Amino acid sequence: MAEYVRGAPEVAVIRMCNPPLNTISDVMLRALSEEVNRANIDPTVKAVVICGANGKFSAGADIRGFSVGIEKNTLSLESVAALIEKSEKPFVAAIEDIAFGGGLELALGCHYRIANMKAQFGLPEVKIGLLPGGGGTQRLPRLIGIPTALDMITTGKYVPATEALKLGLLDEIVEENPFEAAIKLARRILGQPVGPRRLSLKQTPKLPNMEAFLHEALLKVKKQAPGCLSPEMCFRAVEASVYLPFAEGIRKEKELFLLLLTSDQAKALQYAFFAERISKKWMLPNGASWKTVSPQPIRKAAVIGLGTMGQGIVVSLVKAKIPVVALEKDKKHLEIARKAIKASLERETLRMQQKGKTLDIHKSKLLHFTLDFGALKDVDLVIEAVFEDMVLKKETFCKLSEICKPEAFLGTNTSCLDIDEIASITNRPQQVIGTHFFSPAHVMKLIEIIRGQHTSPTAIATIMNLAKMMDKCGIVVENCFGFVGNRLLSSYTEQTYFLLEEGSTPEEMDKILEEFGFKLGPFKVSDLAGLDVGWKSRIGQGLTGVNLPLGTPPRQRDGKRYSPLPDILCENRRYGQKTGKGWYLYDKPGGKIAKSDPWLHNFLQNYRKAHNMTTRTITQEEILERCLYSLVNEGFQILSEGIASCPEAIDTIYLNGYGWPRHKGGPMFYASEVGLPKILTKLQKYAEANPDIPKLQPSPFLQKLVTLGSPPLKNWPSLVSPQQSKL
Ligand SMILES: CCC[C@H](O)CC(=O)SCCNC(=O)CCNC(=O)[C@H](O)C(C)(C)COP(=O)([O-])OP(=O)([O-])OC[C@H]1O[C@@H](n2cnc3c(N)ncnc32)[C@H](O)[C@@H]1OP(=O)([O-])[O-]
Repeated sequence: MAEYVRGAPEVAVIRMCNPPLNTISDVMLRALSEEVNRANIDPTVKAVVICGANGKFSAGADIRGFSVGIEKNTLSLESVAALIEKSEKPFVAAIEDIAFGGGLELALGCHYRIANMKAQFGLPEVKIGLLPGGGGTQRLPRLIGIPTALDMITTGKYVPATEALKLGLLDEIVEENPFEAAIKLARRILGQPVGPRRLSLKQTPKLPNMEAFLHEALLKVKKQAPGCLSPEMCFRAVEASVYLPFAEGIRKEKELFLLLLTSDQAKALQYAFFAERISKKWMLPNGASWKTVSPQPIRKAAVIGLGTMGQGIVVSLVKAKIPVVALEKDKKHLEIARKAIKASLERETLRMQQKGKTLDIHKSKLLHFTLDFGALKDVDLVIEAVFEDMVLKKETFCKLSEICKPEAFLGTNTSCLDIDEIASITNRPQQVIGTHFFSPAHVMKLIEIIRGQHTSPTAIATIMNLAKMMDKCGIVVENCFGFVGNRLLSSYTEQTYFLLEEGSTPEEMDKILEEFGFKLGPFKVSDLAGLDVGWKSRIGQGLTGVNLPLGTPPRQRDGKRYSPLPDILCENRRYGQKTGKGWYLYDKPGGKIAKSDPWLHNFLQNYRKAHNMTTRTITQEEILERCLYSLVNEGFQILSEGIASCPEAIDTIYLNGYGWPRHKGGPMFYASEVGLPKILTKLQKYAEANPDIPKLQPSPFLQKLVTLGSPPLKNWPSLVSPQQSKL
């Protein structure tokens, strides 16, 4: 775990070794403490370098260890950082690539820090529901001052080496491996007193307006993730570094750390961390998997259809430094897109520069705008983002089949249509794959990667690799209407319309679901996204509009309950923010501030009267349960059909594409925490009261799990009947 070697005469080297990222377990801590003591008592050693094996310093404490709790009398990370700091011999941290969490805290215990150019630094504990519990909340502010330390600790953001040097977090940076430079530095400082380098002896630098600054900062932190505990606890711990002496600050840090450690939110956030990693590991029934299949290189890509989604996809590809051919159908749309993409790339360039990265869009030859399909003949991948219409998609793929080289992959950004039907028109169905991005595509992390029945494992590996290159989260799912995310979403929104009919209001439901943790309630989301998107899709499905058979009851489709409310709003050109009115009223088309609209309330009253519906008072409990349990119920159905391979995949999709509050883990994790028997009983109750809403009928898979005694979530995939599973 920690090797002890001689780096040079008089310099000992302690190398952390726990592949792949040198995470710090109890065993590692014990080994480190032993080696630090060994160096301290060895009279031939005059200085010590601490570094990490495998080209990394450390990713911090082993997160898996937190689920078993911290036992009394085990060595703490803070005590090892303190042991290093108290040493009379200078300790130099040689930081390669990453120093995160406890890794950085150990480095802060050292008297000097040196790193390679591409190293990154951060205290990301806040993201897993914790705070830096190894002295980081007390040492970092003393070293770099309150504003930056507070920002880093409450957001968990990483800073690159160049910035860390400017902040004073580092003493030196070098181009490559910092090990040799650390040995040189250690030899240079032999015999110098280490007292002035001990951060625990420093004061946190004062600000002239500290109280006002902290007051403002707290307001900002509270806004950052409403309902989430860890940012505020991080704030409280850093604040202690201003007002309390070091030892008391450390006690405060520990007290707050232990409070968070046992919280449900920390459990949920740590689950989300591992869920994202588990769900990337795809595997097909024939045994092909992320381990066995190699991706093909994408040297050049194309995007067809440069509406909002297409533009975002182009920007994502350029950011990943992949040359792109951007194709539109006419000059006017091409020019609009060219301007929008250019502006977006300029904003991205600025943002990346702030992060110490480069994206030189001016010098690069990464982008080629065209109206000519012929320009696609040598690309390795096309992503189609034309209008959501099967006829148009098929026409496009037919053309692509003729023009693109045989080995090119063809991706479709459809959000619900049948991948197999699209693939059937091509001469290479094995190369056709769903690449469902989320709007705005250059910001949102998620890509649902949809496998058609003929999609090859190589196509999957290639798009998964592309997702990684674009710093996105690719999740492989099976082909069905709406795939995973939109199936869950439609169960949820359907309930919101029914509840509206029964007596609730957009304001009430948005408030309840925002209090649950969604950034925006369902009606505000719908206004933002545009009501017309779903409307066009329902027209396409024959649920409304001219294709609806005459005599269809207004509130029923195929014998099931249906709410025409959003259709009626669209018929009144209430598309949401873009038209200045939707579920809410805005001061102008494109306005952002939602106001309650008397017209809508009046309309709802008349609608209920016209359909002989008695308005009733609906409890908050019923609103939450019907919206969330119907969504979760669809998740169980999706699992049983094998559309998603595991509950972690569903949760990752909903966390990264649909704004589910991260501190609640994801819908399936939430279900397991609420308890499956409770969810089943409530669904049964609501289904009985609403026999015409099939989505409230408990999924047979949920019933099976309850009968089996509600096994833990990680066991659910093994309980899906094999003949049903597709993945
Ligand atoms: C007393 C308190 C002390 C302290 O204040 C608390 C902490 O330090 S809290 C910690 C603060 N630190 C953090 O929060 C940093 C968390 N880590 C990260 O953010 C990313 O892993 C990192 C950016 C470092 C690398 O990204 P990448 O290159 O895309 O690689 P990757 O992400 O795929 O990881 C590879 C494998 O390593 C696994 N694993 C990774 N880290 C940990 C861990 N700490 N633990 C356990 N496991 C960890 C990961 O699951 C994966 O396993 P598998 O079985 O192969 O799937």
